[in-house]
Amino acid sequence: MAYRVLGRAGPPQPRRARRLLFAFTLSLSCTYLCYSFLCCCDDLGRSRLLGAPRCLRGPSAGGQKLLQKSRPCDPLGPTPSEPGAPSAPAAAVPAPRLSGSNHSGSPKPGTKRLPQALIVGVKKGGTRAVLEFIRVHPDVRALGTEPHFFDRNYGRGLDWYRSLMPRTLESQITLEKTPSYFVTQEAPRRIFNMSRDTKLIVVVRNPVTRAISDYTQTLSKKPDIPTFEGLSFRNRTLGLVDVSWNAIRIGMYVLHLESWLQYFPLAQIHFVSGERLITDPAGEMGRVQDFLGIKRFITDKHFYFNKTKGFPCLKKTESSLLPRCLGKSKGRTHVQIDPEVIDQLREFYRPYNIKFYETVGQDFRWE
Ligand SMILES: Nc1ncnc2c1ncn2[C@@H]1O[C@H](COP(=O)(O)OS(=O)(=O)O)[C@@H](OP(=O)(O)O)[C@H]1O
Repeated sequence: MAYRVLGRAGPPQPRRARRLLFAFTLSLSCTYLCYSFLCCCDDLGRSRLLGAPRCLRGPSAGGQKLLQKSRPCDPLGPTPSEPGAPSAPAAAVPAPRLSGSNHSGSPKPGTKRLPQALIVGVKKGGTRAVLEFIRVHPDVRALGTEPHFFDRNYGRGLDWYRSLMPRTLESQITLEKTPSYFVTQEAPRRIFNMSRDTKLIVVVRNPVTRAISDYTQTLSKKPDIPTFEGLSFRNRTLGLVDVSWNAIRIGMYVLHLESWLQYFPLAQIHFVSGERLITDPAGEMGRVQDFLGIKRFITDKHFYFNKTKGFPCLKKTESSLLPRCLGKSKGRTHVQIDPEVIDQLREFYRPYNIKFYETVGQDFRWE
């Protein structure tokens, strides 16, 4: 009976049955071999991806757009574009990103939290440099873009704000930077209401240079604006400075600081010198790390001086083993300003600066 199932016609044929069985076993083995091979390739691909120094972070990392454009993944490893730029260690494998895309499709580790620390200012002080440097630290995760929550987007609510944040583990600090907070009247109260423990970082720079930097940026977008001199003074002969012009007003640091001190003790505000950030980035970042209460991970070893750019750059970033400088809009050549105008503005800022040094207990030597 059983033979009838195998062969419709004729007598039982054991040889044919054996052949069929052999073919069936062979095809099963082939299928298994192919499957194993494909899985193996996939695993190799994945481990190469984790170790690939040339893979860039996805477009969601908004801050990266401010960094120089980099090439896509290159299996050959990094080749520094700048003479004197450091080579990335060939054997090093960066840790998988905790908040980045997950290739396996499993849930992303970490939680979106409200920031425990903020870089609140000042515009053109060097805030991007501090953000990009500090995010190299494994205990810090930063939002790359400026969310402008405490000034423009406050109406969207804290849940919206939280949703923008990168995922962090409990041991990690969530950080964002929006330089306009420093001069926003409501920002200190709003931040205090979010958390009175928020740590605040302010990057300050000589207010005259800051104003010229600010003007240079505006000019690059709107070439038809009046001259720097024209905007700076209400009456230049009388030495009347126009304090209603934002580029001037932002540099009156002590006035803005007073609003913050109504809500936060001085010990909760850390001031970074924009000047020292360029001459000694590791020293300034050492103090930032102390202030944040995290180990001094970022040191001299993380920086090199890029002669072409004229600024310190990172040997490697949070997401890449390639050396990286900040983008073209950072460290621009400033417009030429009449030295007399500069002197007048220096005089104008002097009393504000001195009061600022006294208040914060630090001399930034802008005079
Ligand atoms: N390492 C490094 N590379 C490039 N630029 C550096 C660096 N460190 C500090 N700076 C200074 O940062 C200035 C820009 O400040 P911000 O990032 O705060 O600008 S912004 O408010 O976010 O537009 C920018 O101002 P400008 O020189 O006027 O362009 C730089 O002087």
